[in-house]
Parts: sequence; C-alpha cells; structure tokens
Amino acid sequence: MKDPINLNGLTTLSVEEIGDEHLFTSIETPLKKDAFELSDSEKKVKIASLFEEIMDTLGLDLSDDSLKGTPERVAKMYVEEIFSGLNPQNKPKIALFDNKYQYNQMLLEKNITFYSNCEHHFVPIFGKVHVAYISSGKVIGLSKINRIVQYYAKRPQVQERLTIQIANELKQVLQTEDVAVIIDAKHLCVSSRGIKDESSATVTTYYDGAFNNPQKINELLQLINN
Ligand SMILES: Nc1nc2c(ncn2[C@@H]2O[C@H](COP(=O)(O)OP(=O)(O)OP(=O)(O)O)[C@@H](O)[C@H]2O)c(=O)[nH]1
Ligand SMILES: [Zn+2]
Repeated sequence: MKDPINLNGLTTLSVEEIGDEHLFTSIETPLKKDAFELSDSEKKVKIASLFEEIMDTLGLDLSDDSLKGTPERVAKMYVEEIFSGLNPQNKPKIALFDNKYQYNQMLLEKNITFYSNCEHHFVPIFGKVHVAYISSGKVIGLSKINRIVQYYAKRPQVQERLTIQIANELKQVLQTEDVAVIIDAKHLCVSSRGIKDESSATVTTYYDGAFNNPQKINELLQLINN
C-alpha cells in the first residue's frame, strides 16, 4: 500500500482507497444530497435552536438581555451572510460582453478583499484575491469577478479549494484556460488559537493556459506588487 495521503486535514486514506475520481471531486464543497430540502427559514429556526443549546451547554444565561437574541442572530448570519454561498440560488448572474475592442492582453482584478471561514474551526479566513484572465472573445463585467470570489468565499472553506473553485468558475464562464488566481490570506485558526502565529500568511496560486509560463507569471506578479 502507498503512503496515506491527507485531504484537507480530514481524510487519511491511501491513494488506492480514494482513487483519482474522488481526489478530483474533492474540489466540490462536500454537501449532502438533501442539502436544500429545508428552506432558508426552516434552516434558521433549526440552527437557532441548536446554537441556543451550545450556548446553554457552555453555561451562558440566555435570559440575559444581551445574549437572548444571539441564537437567532447567528442563524441569520450563517444562512443569509457568511454561508450564503452554499446555496446555488445565490450564485451571481454573470454579465458577459463581446470583446469588441479586441483587448487581448491580460486583465488583472487585484486586491479583492474577501472574508471566508475555515471549515475545520469555523473561524475567519480573510485576505486578498488577485484574479487575471485573457479573453477568448468575451469579457466579463469587472464587478462580476468580485462577486464570483465572494460567492465561493461565503462557505466553510479551505484556501486551496477556494482558489480552485474561483479559477474553475472563471474558466467555465469565460470559456478560456487562460486564468490565474492568487490568494494571500490570514487564518484566524492559526493566529488567534492553536499555534497562535500572528505573522504567517498563506499564499495559494492557480495558473493555467497562458499563465503556465514563467514570463507571464513574472508580469502578473509585478502588476500585483506595483
Ligand atoms: N490545508 C489547509 N489547512 C487548513 C486550512 N485552514 C485551516 N487548516 C488546518 O487544518 C488543520 C486541522 O488540524 P487538526 O489537527 O485536525 O486540528 P487542531 O487540533 O485544531 O490543530 P491546530 O490548529 O494545530 O491546533 C490545522 O492544521 C489547520 O491549520 C486551509 O485553508 N488549508
Ligand atoms: Zn481552521
């Protein structure tokens, strides 16, 4: 048997046991088949009740003025805000235009601020995303790049998956392989607890098509760092 491999720190299985197919599908956020059987309102009621139990178990007095609304607040925040990207209905509508101006160099949308949450500890991951692409005939409305980033960030995430999900979405929407995504982020699960390293940051990259070229990568990095 080959050495065990570790997928996102969660699964320890041999390559044979997982198989290539499963390695690939781990790019998808793991969702249950019935993930959307409950409506958003039903989810909020259920989460509020479960969160109330967590607070109660911790010994918090839920009759306190400041605490009594927290279960509902957390449920609303989970469903409508920080995990809203789990629901495909919240996927942004993308406006594409013809590349009439024949702009055939890279377009870089840099310093897109994002807030996500670590799927291992449910504490924030935040930082900057830089996205570049070269048009194959269509151009995307600039704000839609930011919206794609926010949609995939609003899920429990690991940074590697977030990087690939953003890149795959852009490749599909823009019908091009010429896509690069760089994420530079801080994980509060590393800085505020556990190892408590406040200075480290995590950088992930995805280069495909024309960006599989050291010169192109240099050009991109220079533009990002300017
Ligand atoms: N690869 C990867 N790991 C992450 C990400 N976010 C958090 N982690 C790591 O997930 C790991 C989970 O490890 P565990 O040992 O199960 O959890 P833990 O006992 O809380 O670990 P410590 O954080 O070391 O205290 C930790 O090493 C985290 O730093 C991410 O985006 N990508
Ligand atoms: Zn974490």
